[in-house]
Amino acid sequence: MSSPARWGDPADAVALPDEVRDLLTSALGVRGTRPAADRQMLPPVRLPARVIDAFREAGTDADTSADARLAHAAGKSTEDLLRLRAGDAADAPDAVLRPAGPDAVAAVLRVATTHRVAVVPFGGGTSVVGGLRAVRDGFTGVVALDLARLDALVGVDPVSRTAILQAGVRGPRAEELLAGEGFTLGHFPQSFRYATLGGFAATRSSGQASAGYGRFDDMVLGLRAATPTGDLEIGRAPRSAAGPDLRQLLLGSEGAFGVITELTLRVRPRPRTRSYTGWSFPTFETGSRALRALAQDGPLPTVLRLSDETETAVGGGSGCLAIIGLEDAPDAGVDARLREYGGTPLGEEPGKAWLDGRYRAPYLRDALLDAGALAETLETATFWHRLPQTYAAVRDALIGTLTGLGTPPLVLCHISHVYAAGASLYFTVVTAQTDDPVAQWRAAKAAAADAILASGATITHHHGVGTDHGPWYLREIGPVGAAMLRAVKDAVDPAGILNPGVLLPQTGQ
Ligand SMILES: Cc1cc2nc3c(=O)[nH]c(=O)nc-3n(C[C@H](O)[C@H](O)[C@H](O)COP(=O)(O)OP(=O)(O)OC[C@H]3O[C@@H](n4cnc5c(N)ncnc54)[C@H](O)[C@@H]3O)c2cc1C
Repeated sequence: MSSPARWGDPADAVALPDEVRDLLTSALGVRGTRPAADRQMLPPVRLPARVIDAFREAGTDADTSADARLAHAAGKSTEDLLRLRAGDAADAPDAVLRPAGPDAVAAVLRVATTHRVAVVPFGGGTSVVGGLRAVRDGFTGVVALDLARLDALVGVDPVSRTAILQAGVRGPRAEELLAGEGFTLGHFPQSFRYATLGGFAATRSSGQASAGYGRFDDMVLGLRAATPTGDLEIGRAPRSAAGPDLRQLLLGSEGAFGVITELTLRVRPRPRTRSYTGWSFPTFETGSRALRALAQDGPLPTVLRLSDETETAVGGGSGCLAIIGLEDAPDAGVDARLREYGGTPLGEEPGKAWLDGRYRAPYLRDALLDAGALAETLETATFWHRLPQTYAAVRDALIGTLTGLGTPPLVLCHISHVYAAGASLYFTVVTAQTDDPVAQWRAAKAAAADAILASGATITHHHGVGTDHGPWYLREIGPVGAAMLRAVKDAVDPAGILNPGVLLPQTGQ
């Protein structure tokens, strides 16, 4: 990614079509433009030269160039982008370390502990929850520990259908390496092109084909992690009754408990074909029932998602659009089930349009921000019986708060991941920016997060906790849960150098 304040490859940037511009003005009152600053203000490097030398002696480079620091200054939430667009790079690390292998990662953690340097593990840098925004107060400095050089396929076991890959491997490279062996991971989040396997594991990521392949954490059979108190190697069988599953402590730990260096992953034979078709349902409720029937009684497609009325209308359709993804062969059972629940087939065109647009959407956000609009997403999950209440409560909170600020929004939603017992709801919000869009979004997000918890749902299904969800996460797990996590943190990272303030509040915060 070349500009820290934008998504992806500048060559793929998109312009807003005129009709979208007109709609932004007429429906949302968006006026003028909000160009991004040409350059960002970096804080001075605080790390003393002797500490930088100590990192280099530990077997890593330590890059203090402005370009490297800016490229690691933030994740890719709208708040991150807004700060950088305003020229603010205050969260940039003092140095970027790119260790060559797991041993060098462990050595870096020892140096960081000795010199009390905060370490931010950095995969693809696509966090949308402030997962890279570590607290720096009380530390000598902060370094980004970029895992880009840990990018090898260590081995494949075709008998067990597992593969060992290093944590810095990005999505496309993982698929390319596995394709050579006839396998696929089947993990395709929208951030696929840039995010890494370590990041997927550390945030419990979920891809578009989760109905068929499961979430990323379902694929993790074993892992290696470096912690300040030593290395951890877990997972010598697909399942074990040897005590609590320690893999689960690293999955979703967002760099606060250790740096994941290697993953043993379940792989599957590559399908010969993948097809995506559209189906129309009269309402979100009827469509939800169809998805529930497939999730509970099968047959289960690999991709299963349903847009609400507003999201469907914005895409130019009517009713509620469902996208069904199948591998290898059409499944008459899926068609029959969808028809039984009131679905009408729309053919392959909507499926193709969805697939084509999927990786373009983040570029659209940049164009919307340039045009003076605010665009952001949030997600949650709940049990099927509570889904309608959570859906209504989050929409009401977003619409109420933003309208109260004088910027009535457009709120779109889809069901993005399904389970026998429930599903994930993914909301997209577009509105006009106020003079302080960071504060504007924070108010809307806080209201939505309160509504999520009040409706009995979880604060996040797949984006993770980071710093943004911290207060709501603590409410969700309660004081006993927080004390358990704190005890783990104290055991593996007694100096508290690993991603301070992410997942758990910094002590004394
Ligand atoms: C446009 C866009 C679309 C997205 N779409 C999806 C989606 O479809 N599904 C989904 O699940 N998420 C999605 N995300 C969120 C994000 O891409 C995921 O959370 C992803 O898993 C992060 O991977 P990463 O390698 O970029 O991690 P980073 O952003 O670099 O890091 C994320 C967190 O994990 C920690 N971390 C990273 N690597 C390691 C490691 N090796 N060991 C320990 N800790 C580590 C970091 O310190 C940080 O706290 C999207 C984000 C964007 C911007």
